[in-house]
Amino acid sequence: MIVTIDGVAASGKSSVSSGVAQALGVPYVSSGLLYRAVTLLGLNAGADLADPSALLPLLSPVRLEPLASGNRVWNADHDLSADLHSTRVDGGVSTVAALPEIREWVDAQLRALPAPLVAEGRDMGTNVFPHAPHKFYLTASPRVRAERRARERPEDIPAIEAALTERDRQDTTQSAPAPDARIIDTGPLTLQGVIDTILNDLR
Ligand SMILES: Nc1ncnc2c1ncn2[C@@H]1O[C@H](COP(=O)(O)OP(=O)(O)OP(=O)(O)O)[C@@H](O)[C@H]1O
Ligand SMILES: Nc1ccn([C@@H]2O[C@H](COP(=O)(O)O)[C@@H](O)[C@H]2O)c(=O)n1
Repeated sequence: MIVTIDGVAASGKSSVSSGVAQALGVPYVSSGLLYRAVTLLGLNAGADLADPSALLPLLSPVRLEPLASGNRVWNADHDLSADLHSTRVDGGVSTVAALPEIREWVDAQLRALPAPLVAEGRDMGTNVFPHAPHKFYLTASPRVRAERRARERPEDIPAIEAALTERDRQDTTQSAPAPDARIIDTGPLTLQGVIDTILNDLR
């Protein structure tokens, strides 16, 4: 069984997917971490993030380790996970994610993973796992998402909101709900409330 949970930036995809996956006793897979890892490696190498031929040679040692409790991304034996959620990576990741060659590489990593799993991202329900029987798409207003993010990162709310809105704009092409996805506005719900809504739907 595959459950897909897509949505806009900072809508709660990873937290919700982790909670749903733990309740189901299956791994969850954060596709955004792979795009983030490519971005981090590209930035560290001084590569042009819009040039796939500069990025693809960096990717053969990169591996996603999906666990119900949290995902890790490895570059050979180096754990990149702690460095993937910086403002620097946030600022470049949409440029990398717009490259068809990089999307193909990420999609292949994801499709090679064994089911059952919960997959979260932007195009899990539309493109990567279109035949998944259970699909969800999370939304919340930019202000609500920025307020939540501000509790994790010491930045001011208007700046976070502007960056999230810009990332949503850049991600529009690949971020749309599948026609058969249930759309959940997480704004009025607690994190546990969103997880329970999905679990109830699955039952
Ligand atoms: N319904 C909710 N109510 C309150 N806080 C929430 C809710 N959902 C998520 N959060 C909090 O919002 C923050 C962002 O959530 P999370 O990182 O899971 O989002 P995301 O969609 O995976 O983000 P990104 O797109 O940047 O990877 C976290 O601090 C999380 O605990
Ligand atoms: N399926 C996906 C997942 C992610 N992206 C791109 O990666 C960025 C980071 O993703 P987060 O889920 O960690 O926010 C995101 O802004 C997209 O550019 C994607 O294109 N497709």
